[in-house]
Amino acid sequence: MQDYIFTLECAERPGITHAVTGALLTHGGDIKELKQFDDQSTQQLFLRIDFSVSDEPGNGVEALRTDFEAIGEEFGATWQLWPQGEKRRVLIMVSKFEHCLNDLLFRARVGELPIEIAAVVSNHPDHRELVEWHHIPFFRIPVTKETKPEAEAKLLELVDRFEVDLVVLARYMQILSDDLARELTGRAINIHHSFLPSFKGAKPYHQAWERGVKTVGATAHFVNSELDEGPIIAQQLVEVDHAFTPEDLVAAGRDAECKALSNAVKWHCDGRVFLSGKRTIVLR
Ligand SMILES: Nc1nc2c(c(=O)[nH]1)N[C@@H](CN(C=O)c1ccc(C(=O)N[C@@H](CCC(=O)O)C(=O)O)cc1)CN2
Repeated sequence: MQDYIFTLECAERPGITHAVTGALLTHGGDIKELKQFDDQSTQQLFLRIDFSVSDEPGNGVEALRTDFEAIGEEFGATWQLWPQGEKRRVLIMVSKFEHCLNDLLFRARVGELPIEIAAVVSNHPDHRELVEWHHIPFFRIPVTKETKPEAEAKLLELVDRFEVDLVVLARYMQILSDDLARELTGRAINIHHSFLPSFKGAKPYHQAWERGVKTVGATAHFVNSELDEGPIIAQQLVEVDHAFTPEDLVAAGRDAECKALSNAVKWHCDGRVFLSGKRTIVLR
């Protein structure tokens, strides 16, 4: 037996879940977990099923793919099916602050994240030793206003060369051009070091200190051309108080940033995150 993940989204109408679960039953599928959400604001249905089925040639999953093709046609649905445990290929981008990079490297190494880190790209040389200790290729791509187009072309060449499924901006502090953000739509996640929509842009902890906040936070979101406006995937909060300096806020926020980003990466790579306009649906 082999476990598979099936995801589907389509315009809501009666009978979709019945059609999918009926096909599973017909071909010996055993459902381990089923989560769905019917978004009343958009009339869209989102469905995720974790199931096991015989992977003997010529039965189970091959017959299921045929049925899922027919169901996709009937309901105008977008669907995906892949073996559970199949790792997504990830390229991480980092600048000077390495806590999120370090956290992802560790969680991938111990198998907590269903990812293979194919490469790390940075506009600074600082973290080459850390990355190469993990036997992962490190590429330094310096960026200036003048060289940004060339730098982004080099990045896209690496995305293609390493067959990258997901780009993770782990405190990468350069703004991606509109063209690059568009190219990476739905497959680039950024960690912003504030509880968005508060404190967008540069130095959010300093902005928060000026405002006298009593909590700081972190937000993992898809990247789009609107800085820090991409659909939110995961967030974390930390209590602080009047005695915290801006530097204390930076330190207090580190773990929240790591947790929000690793949650977003795990949920996305497990097929739990669906884009719905400016929002996400996360079937956790
Ligand atoms: N197209 C996008 N690119 C990036 C996003 C995004 O949401 N869309 N998020 C940032 C990360 N970030 C906050 O999380 C951030 C990074 C950099 C700056 C910034 O203003 N940096 C420089 C300007 C650098 C440049 O012009 O490229 C500065 O400090 O002036 C703000 C927020 C990653 N990229």
